[in-house]
Amino acid sequence: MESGDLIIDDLAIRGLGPVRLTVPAGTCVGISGPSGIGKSSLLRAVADMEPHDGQVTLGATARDALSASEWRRTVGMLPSESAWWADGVAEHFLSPETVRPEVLGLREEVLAWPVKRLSSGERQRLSLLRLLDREPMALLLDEPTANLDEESTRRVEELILAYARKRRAPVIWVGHAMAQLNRVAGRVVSFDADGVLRDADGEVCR
Ligand SMILES: Nc1ncnc2c1ncn2[C@@H]1O[C@H](COP(=O)(O)OP(=O)(O)OP(=O)(O)O)[C@@H](O)[C@H]1O
Repeated sequence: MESGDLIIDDLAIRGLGPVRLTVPAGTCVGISGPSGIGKSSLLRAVADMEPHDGQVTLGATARDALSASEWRRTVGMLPSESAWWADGVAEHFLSPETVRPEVLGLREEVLAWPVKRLSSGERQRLSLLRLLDREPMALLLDEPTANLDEESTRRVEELILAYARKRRAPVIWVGHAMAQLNRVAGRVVSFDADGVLRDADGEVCR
């Protein structure tokens, strides 16, 4: 399967939407909006982790063409709070020997640490490395730098954008900092107070 444009077509989740949005392959679209409006819910619906109406396709592949678990691996969601299911960090990686934590300013030996030792910023960066280790064809990112200082934030931004370019992966980046969204995304859209997704010029996304 090849990557391609991510197309969200009339997605409706618990009263939110219908949302329409196209993210071209290899580009990043930023999504902002009021707290609680449904940004995380939208990402979860695109990842098919939440009940919804509407259709999502990635390149030539419609969501319905894959099993739920295959689709979730393919679209690669980074939740705002990461889940850890084993005691050691390395056990969460498919190929720990290829991971380079220092790219995100982490100590080289961090993979040998127990999860319970990690700070929130270390967890956030390691959950991104873990996601990229699985080589998803699209990225759905929920506030990926919320717990990070300025330098780590820049490193995360560079890594994500390099991944998107190299893999031609479409990226949705949910965040609250408009300066950051304008830096990383070629297009920034926002939910208004009524839950309608609009472009910067106020036009409804279609
Ligand atoms: N499983 C669920 N069942 C019912 N309501 C839910 C569920 N999950 C989230 N909600 C509600 O949906 C609304 C949107 O939540 P969501 O987390 O998507 O907002 P958000 O825009 O990402 O907010 P924030 O910017 O604060 O992270 C909230 O009112 C939330 O309480």
